[in-house]
Amino acid sequence: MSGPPVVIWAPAVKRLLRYSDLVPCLEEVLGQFSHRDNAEVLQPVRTAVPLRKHHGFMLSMPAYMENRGVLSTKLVCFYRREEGSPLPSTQATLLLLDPRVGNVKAVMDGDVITHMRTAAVSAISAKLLMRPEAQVLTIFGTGHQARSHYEVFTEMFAFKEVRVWSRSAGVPAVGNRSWPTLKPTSSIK
Ligand SMILES: NC(=O)C1=CN([C@@H]2O[C@H](COP(=O)(O)OP(=O)(O)OC[C@H]3O[C@@H](n4cnc5c(N)ncnc54)[C@H](OP(=O)(O)O)[C@@H]3O)[C@@H](O)[C@H]2O)C=CC1
Ligand SMILES: O=C(O)C1=NCCCC1
Repeated sequence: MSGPPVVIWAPAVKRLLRYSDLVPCLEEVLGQFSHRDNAEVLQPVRTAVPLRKHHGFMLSMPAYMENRGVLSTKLVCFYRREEGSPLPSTQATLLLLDPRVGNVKAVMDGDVITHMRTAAVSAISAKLLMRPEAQVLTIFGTGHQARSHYEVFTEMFAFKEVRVWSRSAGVPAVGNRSWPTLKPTSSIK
């Protein structure tokens, strides 16, 4: 019944996870969470462990969806890095468990999921709150979140222009991070 967990790492997550699936799914579970029905979504406040020596934190973020039989937790560490540090500022892993037995069914790379989930939630809030006549998307920074926000916002909305501010003059490439070609008139569903 409980063989070893499958490992689903970043390339597979990138291939499988689409904003067109993620956004409606998040809209649904955010609605369920707001109803405070524990059988739909039970998500306690995350626990933070300070990693003082390393200027970081580890967050533990469990969630249980009883009706759907989904039990998972994300572990994410994030750090204040020195300027120019080659180390990542954030690293995440997700565990998917079988709630009936308690065994770990899958270990998933959480970096891509974190990049996409965070941006998707911003886009959902923009869908509800953004002024309908907004034409310019402005992004501060060129890190992972900047990129994922660019991707989902240009997929979901029709901006006439995208402006990106970075400490580095060399946008669209910063350090070893590559950016898509910015398409100011990217259009959208
Ligand atoms: N709430 C949530 O769910 C999540 C929150 N986060 C948070 O989002 C933030 C970005 O994460 P992520 O994109 O993964 O990190 P990255 O390390 O990939 O990127 C760091 C970003 O911060 C900007 N930056 C760094 N130093 C400065 C500075 N001194 N002044 C202005 N901008 C600066 C960089 O801009 P530049 O292009 O100029 O270098 C870059 O855009 C972090 O604070 C992280 O903790 C991340 C994931 C999930
Ligand atoms: O995944 C999250 O949620 C994070 N929150 C704060 C900073 C790092 C990731």
